[in-house]
Amino acid sequence: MPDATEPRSPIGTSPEWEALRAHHAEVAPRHLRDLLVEPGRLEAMTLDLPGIHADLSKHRATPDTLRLLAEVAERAGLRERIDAMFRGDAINTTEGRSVLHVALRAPRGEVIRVDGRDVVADVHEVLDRMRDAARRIRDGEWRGATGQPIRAIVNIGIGGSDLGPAMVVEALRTRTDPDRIHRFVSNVDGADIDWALRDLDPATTLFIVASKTFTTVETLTNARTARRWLVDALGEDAVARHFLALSTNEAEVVEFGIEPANMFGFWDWVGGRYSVGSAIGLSVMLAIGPDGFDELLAGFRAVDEHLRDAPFERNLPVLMGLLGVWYVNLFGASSHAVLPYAQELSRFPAYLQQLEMESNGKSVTLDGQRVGWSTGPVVWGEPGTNGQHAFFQLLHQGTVLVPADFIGVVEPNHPLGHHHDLLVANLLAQTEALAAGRTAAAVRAEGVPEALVPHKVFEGNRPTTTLLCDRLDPRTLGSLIALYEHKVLTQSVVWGINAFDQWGVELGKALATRIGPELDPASTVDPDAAHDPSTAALVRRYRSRTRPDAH
Ligand SMILES: O=P(O)(O)OC[C@H]1O[C@H](O)[C@H](O)[C@@H](O)[C@@H]1O
Repeated sequence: MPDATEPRSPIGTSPEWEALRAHHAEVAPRHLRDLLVEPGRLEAMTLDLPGIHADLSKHRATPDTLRLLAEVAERAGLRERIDAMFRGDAINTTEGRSVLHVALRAPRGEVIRVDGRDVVADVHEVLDRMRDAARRIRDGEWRGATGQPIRAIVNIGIGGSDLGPAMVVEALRTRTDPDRIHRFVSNVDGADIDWALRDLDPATTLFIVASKTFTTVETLTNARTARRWLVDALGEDAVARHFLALSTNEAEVVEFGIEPANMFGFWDWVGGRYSVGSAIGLSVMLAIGPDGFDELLAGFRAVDEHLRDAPFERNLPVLMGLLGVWYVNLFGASSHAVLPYAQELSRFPAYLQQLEMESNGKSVTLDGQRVGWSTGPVVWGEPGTNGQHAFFQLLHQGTVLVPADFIGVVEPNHPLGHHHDLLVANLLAQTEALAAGRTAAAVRAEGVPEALVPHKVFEGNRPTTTLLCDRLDPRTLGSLIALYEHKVLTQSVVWGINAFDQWGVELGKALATRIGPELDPASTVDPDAAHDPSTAALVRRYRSRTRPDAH
């Protein structure tokens, strides 16, 4: 059996890649205007998952491309890697960890073992405790220190302990109780927590301190500030009724002053950016209820099963990943836009920025060699139609190729049907315009003065994926997230990199810890001895401030 962790990117070295490269030379000069009308294309390049219709036909690719890309994925060992992930093998080799976010949504009774222990049973034990707490808090059975029910829930976390729950609560806000406030505090910038707490009443506020490690400086700083705010108003004893912790690190949770009974655990085989289905999703469960959370997990699970069972040529997350490789490595694309035509998904691009860029922003292979090819692109986006009045100019007429995902819904979560028709008309119009463009002949035929013709030409041939969801409900959202999670896995395997570590965030953290004390006006450290001239001058400038320090 091949070693599933063995690094073997097929890029540049395999017959499958050579075949793909030769095929690219044929396809790249062709225009989407012509490709789109080829018979059989729509059937071959669209897929249906429960609740999500995916149209890949507006790609600068043909059904043959998908077949050749699937062969590259086979050669890369994607099949073995998927199996290894589901088995609980330590595919995060640089940290020696299993990668088992799929176990977070495995049905009760399924068995996945890590070091001999059935982790699915552990998952369901925590889910049951979360359900019980969520029910008590939502029903008003859980009382604060003064006997009042909880009215505001403030999640304090950052990165994966913030972006996932914040994005999901926003996406499903129409299912939340309008009488309950949900807030997310992440930034160490005091402006974040200061503003978040300004209009809240400590007696009815519950803090959820979310941190996998429980050592993240930003989160602990915010949590301590929140604790002081609460204790100043209600006294030390109030902490037990107003603070919950979500973490893998019980010792640090206890050290902070939260008792184990108020802690919901998860495990080191859940990556931060893959953790919204774990205890980290507690604020989601509080917002949409335990049944809604079950639906979310069911949506994840549907795509997990699709990843495992569908042939690569008909496997949506695999194809999304492979089409990304196609543009990055053969067309030279260095960015990828995600454009949700659903206001509720306004935080989805930010969520995907961590998921994709922290996972695949790597430049060494699994065995530590410098890669000889490009890896993860810059991921960005804003909800439509706002983006159309801002950066779409560049998408249509700029000099860079930006493949884009357009995400729309058929049934909106509001009664304003005429708004929705207009929104969807825009989504369809944009993808059509990006593909077809507008020729000089068409511009001239409209009587445009010759000098303006070049300015009004749209080259077109700009590729897009359309994901048209039946509606934005917990199940569909779970499926959407899982699609991108597995897209990331697919790309990492082809690129031969580890999608599950994040060493690149460490250096800045370490330097901040060093610089912190130097900013004290009484510091005796000579910045010039400690830093480059630019940083030293900035340290001196900040150190000479006159603001009195209040801690
Ligand atoms: O959940 P925590 O341990 O507090 O970590 C929060 C975040 O910070 C780290 O720096 C990592 O880059 C992220 O992957 C992580 O999600």
